[in-house]
Amino acid sequence: MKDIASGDRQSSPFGTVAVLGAGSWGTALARVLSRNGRAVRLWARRPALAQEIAATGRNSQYLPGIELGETLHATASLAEALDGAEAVLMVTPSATLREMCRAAAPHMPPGIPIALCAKGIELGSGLLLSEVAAQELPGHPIGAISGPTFARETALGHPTAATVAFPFTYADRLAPQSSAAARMAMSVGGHGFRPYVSDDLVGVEVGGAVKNVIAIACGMMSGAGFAENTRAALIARGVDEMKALAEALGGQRETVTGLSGAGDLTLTCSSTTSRNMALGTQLGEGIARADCFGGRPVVVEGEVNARSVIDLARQIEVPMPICETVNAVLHEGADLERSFSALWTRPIEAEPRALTLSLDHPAPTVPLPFGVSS
Ligand SMILES: NC(=O)C1=CN([C@@H]2O[C@H](COP(=O)(O)OP(=O)(O)OC[C@H]3O[C@@H](n4cnc5c(N)ncnc54)[C@H](OP(=O)(O)O)[C@@H]3O)[C@@H](O)[C@H]2O)C=CC1
Ligand SMILES: O=C(CO)COP(=O)(O)O
Repeated sequence: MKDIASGDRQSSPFGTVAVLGAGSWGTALARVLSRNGRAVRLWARRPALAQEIAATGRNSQYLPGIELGETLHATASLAEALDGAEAVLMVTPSATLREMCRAAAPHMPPGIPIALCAKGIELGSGLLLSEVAAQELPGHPIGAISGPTFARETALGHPTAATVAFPFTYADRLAPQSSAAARMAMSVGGHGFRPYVSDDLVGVEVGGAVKNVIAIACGMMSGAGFAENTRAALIARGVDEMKALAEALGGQRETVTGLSGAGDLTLTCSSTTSRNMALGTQLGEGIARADCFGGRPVVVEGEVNARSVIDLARQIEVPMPICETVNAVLHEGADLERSFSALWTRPIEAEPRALTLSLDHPAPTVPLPFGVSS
């Protein structure tokens, strides 16, 4: 592949970009685009929200207090949002992607690039989101934008970096500056938002899907009273689980060490700004699921994706013990303390996985000291 940096540096951003989904991340990305001077069509599924954004230039429900810019047009009509669009960002929760693709299909301008901005694996099919989109919207370059990007910080212009990944075609390799990835990066890049370009879509998608499950594990242990050693161990071993799954699906282990893998995992496991970390923390504190977030419905991708990641991992025989533990606690009625004690006292293994070794744990039945405070 020609080096984008050292080859021809000319690449043109997309003029008009449709953003499908006016929740916190869709609105933040729309703000990134508008700040960079792109014409943005932001689609909200509720007409009342589209009207509010159109009338006030703000989205008070999802990003209160943030001006969205003059080049942004909000609408509840998919036909209007997609009319004349040169590229699309799809930003509704992962479980809604298939229905969103079906709804958008009749209005989608032919062949335009589509960047998926949700994080997950489809429940039931075990498909990556790019595979779901490719089934429903054939003939479009499909990619992803993913990285350590809390929506509000991104919208406010805090320095933020993310990976823009599209598989490279033969033509892209000859002229990478004209690739969908390069043009998408040029469209979102600027004013504090720094994109990196990748052609390892699988590696990027796996990182995004798995990091939310690991963040729930971090939250569970943090909520149960454990501290930084435990969190760092879960992050590092979480990266190992991401690498194993990415490689098994044809992605690159190296991608997982980048923004969309280790970068996003570190962010998400560091703060209860993350909804995944926050859910885990509340469960670790002993709060019943129904009472978490004060009983409000909140998008917690790692909850459904614990199930979909583990269904897939079991099917292709990739051991993912942390994700298994989270799935068992969330979906199989397992006891949190017993499950994490069992996780910590599994047979001793090698690091990295390439070195094969398994030793009986010296104290397999000794539980973790839950209840001992720092
Ligand atoms: N928030 C963040 O910091 C980041 C989020 N992401 C990812 O972005 C994705 C979206 O999350 P986020 O924006 O935060 O979630 P939010 O809860 O903030 O917004 C969800 C959006 O999806 C819409 N929606 C929900 N269900 C459907 C449906 N069935 N059909 C169409 N639209 C629907 C909601 O519409 P309505 O308002 O009408 O309910 C709302 O606009 C997730 O995969 C998340 O992991 C990625 C990076 C950062
Ligand atoms: O993906 C995110 C940041 O990169 C947002 O994380 P949460 O969905 O856990 O809030």
